[in-house]
Amino acid sequence: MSLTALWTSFLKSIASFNGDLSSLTAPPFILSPTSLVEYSQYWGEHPDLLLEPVLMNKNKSSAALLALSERRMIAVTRWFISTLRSQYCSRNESMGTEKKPLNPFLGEVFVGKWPDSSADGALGETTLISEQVSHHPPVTAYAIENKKNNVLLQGYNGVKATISTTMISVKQYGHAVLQFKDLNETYLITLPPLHIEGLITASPFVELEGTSYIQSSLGYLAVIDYSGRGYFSGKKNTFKARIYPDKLASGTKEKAIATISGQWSGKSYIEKGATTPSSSSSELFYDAAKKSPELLVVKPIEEQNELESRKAWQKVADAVRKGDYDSIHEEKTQLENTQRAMRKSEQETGDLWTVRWFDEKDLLGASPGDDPLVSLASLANLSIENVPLGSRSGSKHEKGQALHWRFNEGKWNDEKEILI
Ligand SMILES: CCC(=O)OC[C@H](C)CC[C@H]1O[C@H]2C[C@H]3[C@@H]4CC=C5C[C@@H](O)CC[C@]5(C)[C@H]4CC[C@]3(C)[C@H]2[C@@H]1C
Repeated sequence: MSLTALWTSFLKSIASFNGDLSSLTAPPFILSPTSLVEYSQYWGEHPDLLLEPVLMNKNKSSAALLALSERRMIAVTRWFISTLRSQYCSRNESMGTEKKPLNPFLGEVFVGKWPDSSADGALGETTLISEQVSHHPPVTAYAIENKKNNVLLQGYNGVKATISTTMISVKQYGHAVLQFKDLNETYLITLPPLHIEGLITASPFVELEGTSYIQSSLGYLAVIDYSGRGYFSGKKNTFKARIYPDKLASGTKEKAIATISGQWSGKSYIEKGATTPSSSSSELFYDAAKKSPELLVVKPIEEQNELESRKAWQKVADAVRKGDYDSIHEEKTQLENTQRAMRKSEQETGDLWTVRWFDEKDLLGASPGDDPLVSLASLANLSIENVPLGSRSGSKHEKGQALHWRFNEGKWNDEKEILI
């Protein structure tokens, strides 16, 4: 069957979509050789920006126009914006279009490190651990740690998709918590909704929409609005962010400390206060096209444990790269059957799979001191329930459940088999 015929029949299959992306049999040419469990690395590909708030604190310049704490909030916002190009454009840049990632099996892991890339050794090594903590629904949890500067980014992500005509709309569940332990500062980062455009022209790409938030334990709140082509600026991957002293102030844009706007996959600019920056007269905030991501160092496949993603999917990934559709199907089916058999025997013996490095915490009714999500979501007036985070507290999506995945440092320290 020709590629266009394949794609047309695929678009028809989308029409009867049931909400579970992994259930869609995408045509082989849209398959990625990479498992979704690897996507956690996109949070850490700019270690210098992730650690900037700590490093700036060491060489504080007294002449700083903004208070140091405000500059740290701007630095955290810059780091977050810097992750978006890798998160949402890297497949298009490396493989031509967005692709469907391999659907991780329960317990699939992915680990690696970013060696210190700084001239003066101030950064130190940053490590990533990522684990598929749930298969139905698919949920990936991750922890990115820099011991030298005592910084920990942890989070988890699940998606729910709906199809409207020829658009795949994706709501993201989960959030990230960024802790600068030496500064005693914590940031809650929520995830924007996204949709997949370009399906009709068989060149799918992600576009972000709606609003996401960064809430600092110092009170600062960044409100980030996303839009694509055809909206006010007409350019794809557009965003406008305003940083406020706190949630209350965010109701009045004149109270903004800084306004940042542009393209998260290209150039963005910053102005003090509420003025919308312009590319001609404002200070450059970040240029995503200029700063190449630092790639994660992953040990060779032959040294990997069979639960590690690239080892587990090696035969499927090779078949995808070769476009050998029969082997893709054969190898995928074999892996999926093995997993199904394991789940079945676990059900029979009652010896269910135990998640390796993360715990599921029930935060319903928890008090602010129990978990950063509780204290920071209340500062931002956001729901702590399992709703597309960014929903207001009391939103219609709430159904009385607040189960969240948290990194268990002790379990990772006791890990003997899977090493970075
Ligand atoms: C499944 C039907 C199909 O193959 O459609 C063809 C298209 C490739 C569209 C569907 C897939 O598009 C992929 C894009 C993936 C998201 C990309 C980035 C992120 C950020 C990361 O931090 C968390 C995961 C997330 C949200 C990915 C989730 C899965 C997405 C939507 C893939 C779709 C199956």
